[in-house]
Amino acid sequence: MNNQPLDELRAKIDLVNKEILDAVNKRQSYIAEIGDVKSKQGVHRYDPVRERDMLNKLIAVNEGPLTDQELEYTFKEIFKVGLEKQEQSKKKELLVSRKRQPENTVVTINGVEVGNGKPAFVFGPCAVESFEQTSSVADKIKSKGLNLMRGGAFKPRTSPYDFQGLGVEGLEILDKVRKGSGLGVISEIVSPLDVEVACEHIDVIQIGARNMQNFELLKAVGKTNKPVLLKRGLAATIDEFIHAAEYILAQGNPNVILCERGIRTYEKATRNTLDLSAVPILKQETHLPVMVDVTHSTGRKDIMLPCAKAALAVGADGVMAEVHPDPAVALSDSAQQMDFEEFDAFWDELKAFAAK
Ligand SMILES: O=C(O)C(=O)C[C@]1(C(=O)O)C=C[C@@H](O)C=C1
Repeated sequence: MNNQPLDELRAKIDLVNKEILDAVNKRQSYIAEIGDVKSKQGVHRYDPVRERDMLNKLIAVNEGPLTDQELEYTFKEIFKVGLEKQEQSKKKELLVSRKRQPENTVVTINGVEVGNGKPAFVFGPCAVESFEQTSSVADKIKSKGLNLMRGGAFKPRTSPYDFQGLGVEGLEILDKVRKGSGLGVISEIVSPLDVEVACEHIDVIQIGARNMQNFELLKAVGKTNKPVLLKRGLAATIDEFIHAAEYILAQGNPNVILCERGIRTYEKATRNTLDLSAVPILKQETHLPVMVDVTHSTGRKDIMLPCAKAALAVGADGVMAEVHPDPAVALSDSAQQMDFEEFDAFWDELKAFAAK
């Protein structure tokens, strides 16, 4: 139905819309340039003083009918979009960003490629307690045709009176076990001072959840070309996790595997809350492989298998879990480590699921 008065006004609106669009796009091009300048100068992108100055200038020349409050609301939205686009371009700059490197990073450990689309599996004891204990787990893992093993030599514990790990002696045991078994070994260090000895004795340096933002440790392992398994902090946002990995790549080491190990929430049914949604987000945002630790996340052997399957289903590049010859006498985390019989059942099911 023809409605000439309305049509004529709408035609005018269409012209003004185009003028606004051209003006905002032109403004956005300047915002992008400012973002680059700020990035080079290392200054914060958000500048409330500048925003208030702009609003005051606009209010001074506002002839209505917009009220000053409506003006402020409208332009604050424009500023917000500009800031978000600056942040997006900043993320694009990150070395870990998939926008910067579309293809997957593949970290090769002892012949095992992590991140090539085929899941990798890392099992082993929470702590290296003795050569006999560690080599018995190595034999078990090897019997499954697997090539990687974890084992804690330095154990960050809540209480200083709890078993702290064998330290360098633990690394030396892992070295001896890897030489005897041919497995690749992964172990955590907690100090930059131990980077050199770690590089000598193990195949992958693990940065534990409590050290995800130990920036000096991140920089130290970044200066090596040793593969690093970086665990998400107990209460780390995904953005903080990504930037922690960036610290390592920024020093020159591209061989980083991210590990989702659960986050601290109000939920008490599990040791931590396994944030499976982090896996596809990290795979989208970064080109790094992402593994899931179903032991430290759940803290429950009765749900580790479905969580491991779920991890693979959401695209994880691998699963980590703890295995001990006799968990009842383990020096740490005895309740959550699988014994060999439990491990047999777990692996048989998970292997079959992964093969589908
Ligand atoms: O002028 C700046 O410093 C900018 O980053 C641009 C701009 C903007 O004009 O939209 C964007 C975000 C800031 O909070 C302040 C201003």
